[in-house]
Amino acid sequence: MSKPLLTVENLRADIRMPDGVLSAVDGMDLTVTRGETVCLVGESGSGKSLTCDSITGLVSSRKIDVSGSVRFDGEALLEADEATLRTIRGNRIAYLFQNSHNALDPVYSIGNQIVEAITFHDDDPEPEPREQAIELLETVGLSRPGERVDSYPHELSQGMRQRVALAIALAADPDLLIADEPTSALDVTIQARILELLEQLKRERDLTVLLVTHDLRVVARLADRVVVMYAGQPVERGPVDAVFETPAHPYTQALFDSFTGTTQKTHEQPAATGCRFASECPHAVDDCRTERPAFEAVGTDETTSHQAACIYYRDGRDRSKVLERATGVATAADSLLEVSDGE
Ligand SMILES: Nc1ncnc2c1ncn2[C@@H]1O[C@H](COP(=O)(O)OP(=O)(O)OP(=O)(O)O)[C@@H](O)[C@H]1O
Ligand code: NI
Repeated sequence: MSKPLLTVENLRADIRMPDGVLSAVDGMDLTVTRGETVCLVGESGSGKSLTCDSITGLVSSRKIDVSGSVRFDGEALLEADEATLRTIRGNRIAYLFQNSHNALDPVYSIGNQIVEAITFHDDDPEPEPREQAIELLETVGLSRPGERVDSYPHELSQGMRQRVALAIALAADPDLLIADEPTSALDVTIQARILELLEQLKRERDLTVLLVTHDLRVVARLADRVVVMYAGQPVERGPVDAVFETPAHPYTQALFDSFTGTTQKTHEQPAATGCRFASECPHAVDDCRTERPAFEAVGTDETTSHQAACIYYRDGRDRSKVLERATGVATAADSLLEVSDGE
């Protein structure tokens, strides 16, 4: 296995609230190896965006304390100064947000904005930056790129603007693309096209991606590996096939269920100690409320990297009930994912 490009260990984002501290990210661990796509999934508010923003120093609020360890290609990012971080964000880690299409500057042509991103990254670009801009517009699937390069954002549709935002992200030829819900603000047909584009870029450019989404269809299509988050904590991780075949953690099972429409989500206050999912978990026992579960291997084969942070996967525990449910939700999700494949 090659060395990870990004290693996040015990990342925390503590938000100082009027009534105490909210651990919005609480011990995140994550690795991304070159060429792979890692998907961060979890419901709204689980800390996905805050995890990404903490990695690249984008958390600007003074109320939020970020700690832990983030290493990007050997560099310790949490200790880096703002100038270093800005250079890394401009050159090596690119961002695509849900609202990137609205973040384009209305007073500059899209070509100018791509050229600016190219020259920020490379002060002697070859070929000539305007030419590169046109190529990038072609890469992201904009028709008539030679004409469109002189368009202004307001002359383009929302979907086209999101493609332009992706072109700007790619202009620096980044080592890592962080895509935070890149399609959720777009209508369904445009979503599908942008996803297709990301799939294609992954194949053709060997792009390394950290992708945030709450849509399991997106995960199934794009992920190599998955990390499931609940209330700021990672609860399950593993290769996408393993996680979709055996959604092992009771929270992952609930997530699959809500995706297939089987259950209504209730919202309890997550427990302060122990497993945060305990109050909603159908399998919770006393131990779950007192100690925070460590990651355990899901399969019997210790070499697989599919793990769940749930005491049922400890040696000697009977995991059969939890696994039984895994089979059920996996089958339900499977049929849904297959149906959507045909769109
Ligand atoms: N600047 C902030 N001030 C106060 N609370 C914040 C701030 N940013 C995030 N939070 C809180 O931190 C938690 C995690 O937020 P985050 O945006 O990371 O969730 P998310 O998983 O990305 O959700 P979504 O799917 O809705 O984007 C939430 O409870 C949110 O309310
Ligand atoms: Ni988010």
